[in-house]
Amino acid sequence: MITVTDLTMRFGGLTALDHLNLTIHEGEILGLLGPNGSGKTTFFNVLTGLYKASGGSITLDGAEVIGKSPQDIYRSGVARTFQRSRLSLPLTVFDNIVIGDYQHMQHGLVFNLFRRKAFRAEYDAYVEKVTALLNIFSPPLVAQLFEPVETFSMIDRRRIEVCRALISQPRLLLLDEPSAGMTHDETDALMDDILQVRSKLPSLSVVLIEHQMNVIKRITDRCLVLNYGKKIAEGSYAEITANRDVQTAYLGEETA
Ligand SMILES: Nc1ncnc2c1ncn2[C@@H]1O[C@H](COP(=O)(O)OP(=O)(O)OP(=O)(O)O)[C@@H](O)[C@H]1O
Repeated sequence: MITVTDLTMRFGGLTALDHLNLTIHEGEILGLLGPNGSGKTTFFNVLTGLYKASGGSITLDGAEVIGKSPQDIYRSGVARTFQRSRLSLPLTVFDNIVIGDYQHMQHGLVFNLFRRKAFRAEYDAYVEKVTALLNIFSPPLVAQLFEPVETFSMIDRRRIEVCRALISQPRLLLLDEPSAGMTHDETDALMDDILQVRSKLPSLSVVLIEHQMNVIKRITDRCLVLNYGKKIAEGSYAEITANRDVQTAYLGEETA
């Protein structure tokens, strides 16, 4: 589905992505690993149009992505979460999730002020849509649909962020370290939810940046390891953990 060729991203003298080549297949959960600063989030930022690559290409079903606006890339089916929570805390669970479907929503002033019947019908349809999504992802949140997000625990906030990404029915979901700031049990529960979504939406592709190796082992189909912006290994969890270059990147070279 996605083909990345010779992708390079430079920030002044620093090369964050260095002639990166990779593919993302439909329906797979791909783990993206690498030490701090190896270029993982930069890859998400280039793929979603936040940064314009210095060189190379990313195609989605054969069409070039580089040069498109973040809005256009989102419209073509790429949604993401961020490392740090980006919810609007005073708004409700419903509002925060619906914002993620901005592309399909009627948001003109005239529509909202004067076409009250149509507005009501759209609103009701969204309540139904958000409820259906939460029923897959996290049924207990349905009862709290109209409560402000600031009252929720970290794990529920993460769930809401993932639902905000899923509401637009993306083909590719990018998750940037979803376990950050959560306990071991919370992380396990969130991964159960992601596996549940995958079982209901088998064609959805997921790329997961994650430092916790037990998470990677449990939920990914395939892994890819970056170091200094270059791909140093690719394969199953067993293959990448046995790879000498990966071990060196994480643990450093032993000195005599
Ligand atoms: N906007 C920017 N301006 C300058 N340098 C940047 C920018 N964004 C990232 N970098 C640099 O690019 C390199 C890769 O950073 P990136 O955040 O992609 O790493 P990462 O693998 O996601 O790390 P972590 O696991 O710590 O999140 C780092 O050296 C970082 O300092």
